[in-house]
Amino acid sequence: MTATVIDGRAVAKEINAVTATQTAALTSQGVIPGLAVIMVGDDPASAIYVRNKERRAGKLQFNSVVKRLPETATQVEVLDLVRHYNQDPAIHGILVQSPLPAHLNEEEVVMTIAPQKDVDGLHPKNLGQLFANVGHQYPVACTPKGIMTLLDRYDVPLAGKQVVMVGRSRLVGKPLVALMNNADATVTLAHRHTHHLAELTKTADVLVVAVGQANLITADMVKPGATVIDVGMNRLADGTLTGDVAAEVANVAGAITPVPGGVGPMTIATLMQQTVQLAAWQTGKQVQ
Ligand SMILES: Nc1nc2c(c(=O)[nH]1)N[C@@H](CN(C=O)c1ccc(C(=O)N[C@@H](CCC(=O)O)C(=O)O)cc1)CN2
Repeated sequence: MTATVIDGRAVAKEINAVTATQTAALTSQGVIPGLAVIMVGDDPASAIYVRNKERRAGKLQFNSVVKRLPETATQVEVLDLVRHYNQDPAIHGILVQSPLPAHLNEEEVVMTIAPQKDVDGLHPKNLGQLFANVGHQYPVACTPKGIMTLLDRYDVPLAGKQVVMVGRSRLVGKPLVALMNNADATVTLAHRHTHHLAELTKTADVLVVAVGQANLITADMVKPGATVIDVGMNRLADGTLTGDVAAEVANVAGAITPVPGGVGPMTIATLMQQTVQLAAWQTGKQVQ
């Protein structure tokens, strides 16, 4: 392997240490960061992610609330719970774990979260502000924001560079396009209808892949020396976790995120970081 391994666990640890200091500073001013996580159903992967969020929030001594609703929960029950936390002054960030069961309307749920408490940055108002690149403060989706932190920590230049984003989800692809554009990169968004994907990915100085298909990106699809960010989270039949990028890509790339241990840990660290920011913004307090 020749590529530099981008160590998401190490960077997440640094972020968490800063978040702990900021939490202590806020708490000493009478504000305990409050995070409400709503999970509906019993998707096993979501259960792990939610438990990890609960643990991290507990370690940081947040006011952490996790509400687990049964698979049979109705749209009205979920919306009522979101509205309840919208009104609760002790809660600064609200997150509804995705995916929701198929009978629920995720769009409406996200739209019901008060934009200023939308710690996931998924509300159209926050996504719109991100695309408009307005000057004031608003939450940004945690995984793409975490990716930008990783690229910054590893001194990966973006201005004037070609970035190819494969996958156009609201959680990753769409906000990442806006973040990269705001960082002066030239961004192309590829998705399942894109023709000649390999020709496109080979032009990328920075290639980000968030599709959910193991080994989608092979070595011949990557420009030598490129930075490759693998957001894929695929559980194989033998239980191993693998990304969307084949292992052989590490022989071609200049830098690459591993799975596990790359982007994943940044999602939760960024969530905690952003909860503290929301608590400070909502209460008019300063964190350094
Ligand atoms: N409302 C949201 N739902 C979902 C989000 C999100 O940001 N907001 N993201 C993903 C899941 N996710 C957090 O919710 C998440 C995924 C992966 C990890 C992580 O740390 N992965 C580890 C491996 C963990 C394992 O062994 O399974 C790693 O990559 O090292 C954290 C959070 C979808 N839903």
